[in-house]
Amino acid sequence: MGAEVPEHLLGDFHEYLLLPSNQTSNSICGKIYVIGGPEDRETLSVSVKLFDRSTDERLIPIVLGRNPVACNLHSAVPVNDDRILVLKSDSPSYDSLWFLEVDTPFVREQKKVLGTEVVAWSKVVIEGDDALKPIVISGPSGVGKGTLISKLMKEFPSTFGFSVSHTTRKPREKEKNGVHYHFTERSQMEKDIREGKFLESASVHGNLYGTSIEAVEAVTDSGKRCILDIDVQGARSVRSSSLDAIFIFICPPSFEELEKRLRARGTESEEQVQKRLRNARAELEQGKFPGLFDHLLVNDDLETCYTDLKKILSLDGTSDDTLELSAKGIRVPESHSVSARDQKVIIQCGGDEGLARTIYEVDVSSLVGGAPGRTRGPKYKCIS
Ligand SMILES: Nc1ncnc2c1ncn2[C@@H]1O[C@H](COP(=O)(O)OP(=O)(O)OP(=O)(O)O)[C@@H](O)[C@H]1O
Ligand SMILES: Nc1nc2c(ncn2[C@@H]2O[C@H](COP(=O)(O)O)[C@@H](O)[C@H]2O)c(=O)[nH]1
Repeated sequence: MGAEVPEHLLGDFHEYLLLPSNQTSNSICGKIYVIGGPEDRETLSVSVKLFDRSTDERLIPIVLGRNPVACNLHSAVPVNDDRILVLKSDSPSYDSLWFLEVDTPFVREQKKVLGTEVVAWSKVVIEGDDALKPIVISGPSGVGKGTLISKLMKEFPSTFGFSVSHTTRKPREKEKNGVHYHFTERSQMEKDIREGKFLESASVHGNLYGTSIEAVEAVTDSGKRCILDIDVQGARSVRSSSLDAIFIFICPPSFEELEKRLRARGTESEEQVQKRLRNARAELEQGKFPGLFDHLLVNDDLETCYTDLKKILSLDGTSDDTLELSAKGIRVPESHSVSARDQKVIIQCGGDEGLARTIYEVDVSSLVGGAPGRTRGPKYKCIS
């Protein structure tokens, strides 16, 4: 834990030896990754430096993903030759395990694009089943996605959280900035997209819409299950991203009924209604694309469709306060040690001076997702 960086490897990094407790050095394929340092106090996030043994170069890599909040003490262990598992001591269990990806496909791709050394953070989510998977709801404009989501959020307020998208569309009368959307200027949104802040973005009915990584993280950090209301292009992008979600497509009972609903809502100009209806035809075709959506629901009678939605989400017969969706995890005390072998990480917690000792075995053989989002898939068991 807090292993000191060998002095001969540090050179200019020597000063960090003064604070070994929040710093570790980790060697993967001839490169040493120095995680943490005194500057963490200023930036409030965990820093990364790199020493390349083959060239004797010391580098500050570009760090992608959302950085973990700085902590006083961490330990780290290389895993699978492409990432480092970082254990933050005395952090909440949902925030204690992170991966610093150093040679995953995402990082390799980013190295090519950016032409420099890149590493990327990804928070580890340990969970037993699909209970915390985000839900992507898609379908043509006016089909009732928003209505169904509102019903779900009203009945299960502490279970679900809405991913607030960004859009360049102007707000409707009752829409609030930061609640329904983050209303933004096109130039700003284009810049944010270029800077990799979005999980997905698309031009929809003439405006830009997008899901920021931050929007999804904010919901997940609050311990809730994230719901995304996005168009089919967005669903396709999320499907090929690192976010492991459940995809649901909502169909209208007929095209005529869709038109009726869109007009009755009275929020769009005639020109917009026409544009949305034109796009709806294409979206209804794309909704049937094999492998894109996990479930298809027809929103004819609202209550029937809502009941079907709850069945898909295994919510029928439950209430908000009987649902236990909080992420599982390991609370790592200051006194601990960690080692890794054959895709198994052993974490020994406590055991000092007569204190109780708990040993966890974390299986990292099947990881899902990863930077710039979260890594799911690790499973743990208590072995002592
Ligand atoms: N099953 C239903 N039967 C009749 N009207 C419905 C039904 N479901 C929703 N509506 C109504 O249809 C209109 C469109 O619904 P809603 O705004 O939820 O659609 P949406 O899919 O979220 O649209 P957009 O993608 O444009 O945001 C609303 O006025 C809503 O009250
Ligand atoms: N790809 C994305 N599509 C989004 C996002 N947020 C909303 N949407 C979709 O846009 C249309 C129109 O929405 P409206 O609020 O203007 O009626 C609708 O199909 C939404 O699902 C997003 O972040 N990404």
